[in-house]
Amino acid sequence: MTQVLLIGAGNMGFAMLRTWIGMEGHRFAVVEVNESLRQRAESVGAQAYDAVSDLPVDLAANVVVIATKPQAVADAVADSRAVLGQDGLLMSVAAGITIDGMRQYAGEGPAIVRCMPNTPAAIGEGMVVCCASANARSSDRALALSLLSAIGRVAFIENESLMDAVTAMSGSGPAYVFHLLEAFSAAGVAAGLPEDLAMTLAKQTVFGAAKLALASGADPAVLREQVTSAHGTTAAALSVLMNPEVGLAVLFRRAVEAARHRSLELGAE
Ligand SMILES: NC(=O)C1=CN([C@@H]2O[C@H](COP(=O)(O)OP(=O)(O)OC[C@H]3O[C@@H](n4cnc5c(N)ncnc54)[C@H](O)[C@@H]3O)[C@@H](O)[C@H]2O)C=CC1
Ligand SMILES: O=C(O)[C@@H]1CCC=N1
Repeated sequence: MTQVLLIGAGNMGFAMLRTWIGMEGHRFAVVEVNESLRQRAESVGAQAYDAVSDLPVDLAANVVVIATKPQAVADAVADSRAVLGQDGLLMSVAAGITIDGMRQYAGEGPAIVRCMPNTPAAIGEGMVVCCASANARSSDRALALSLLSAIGRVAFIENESLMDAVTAMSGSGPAYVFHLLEAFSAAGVAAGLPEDLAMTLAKQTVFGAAKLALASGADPAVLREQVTSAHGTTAAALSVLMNPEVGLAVLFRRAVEAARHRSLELGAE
């Protein structure tokens, strides 16, 4: 039985927990300072506590997953030492917080896996990118992989400095897509459609197009051309969206760079 302790069961922690909770061979305890969020964690079957010091004295964690805000990670890592053995695995999903940054508080023993998941983890459709500390054994990586593959697609990278760009893409990315849905459906409403129909068209179009892109493996540029008739409606829209000065490519580049920069700042705060 693998004992997992999740510290912080807010938006991201709970998104993972609700998918993990059904995993065979694992037991989940949660430390969460907010009472209503503790109750929410308990409602899906976890044991939830107010602080690490309140955990049962015999609880020994094989894995501690930190999902607090970046500013609270140092304290949470320090607290985790009371329940995580020297050969335990420490995982964190916090934006910006480096493996070296956590090592100061974790001590030399535990392997550390820094991860960047996203909230579609709640339905097993997340994207998680991980980077493991130098002392991580293949068994530590395998343990992290078994937990993370339950919440979505997993990639390990060796160059930790890429985690800021990863955060700016897949970590924050669901928010970009949700905003796309807001803007796309609002445009449909402005064009005369009822709100619920406009939102259904926006969601199903984004879902179907993403699924087609994943399933076909074709370059999205080719799929785009397959929609675009010469002098047709799509070409008219793309002349706006692909404007080289103010189009989507320019906006995405600025947005992703702003997020990457913020991730770097969080690591330095
Ligand atoms: N929300 C998202 O989509 C993603 C968030 N992350 C990372 O996940 C972390 C959490 O983000 P959110 O879930 O959005 O924030 P959140 O505020 O919803 O969750 C953090 C939770 O930690 C709890 N907490 C704070 N200090 C604690 C402590 N000492 N012990 C126990 N619980 C404590 C808070 O009560 C809160 O419920 C952040 O570090 C963020 O960078 C990573 C990927 C995606
Ligand atoms: O906004 C944030 O800082 C966190 C990290 C990635 C998604 N949410």
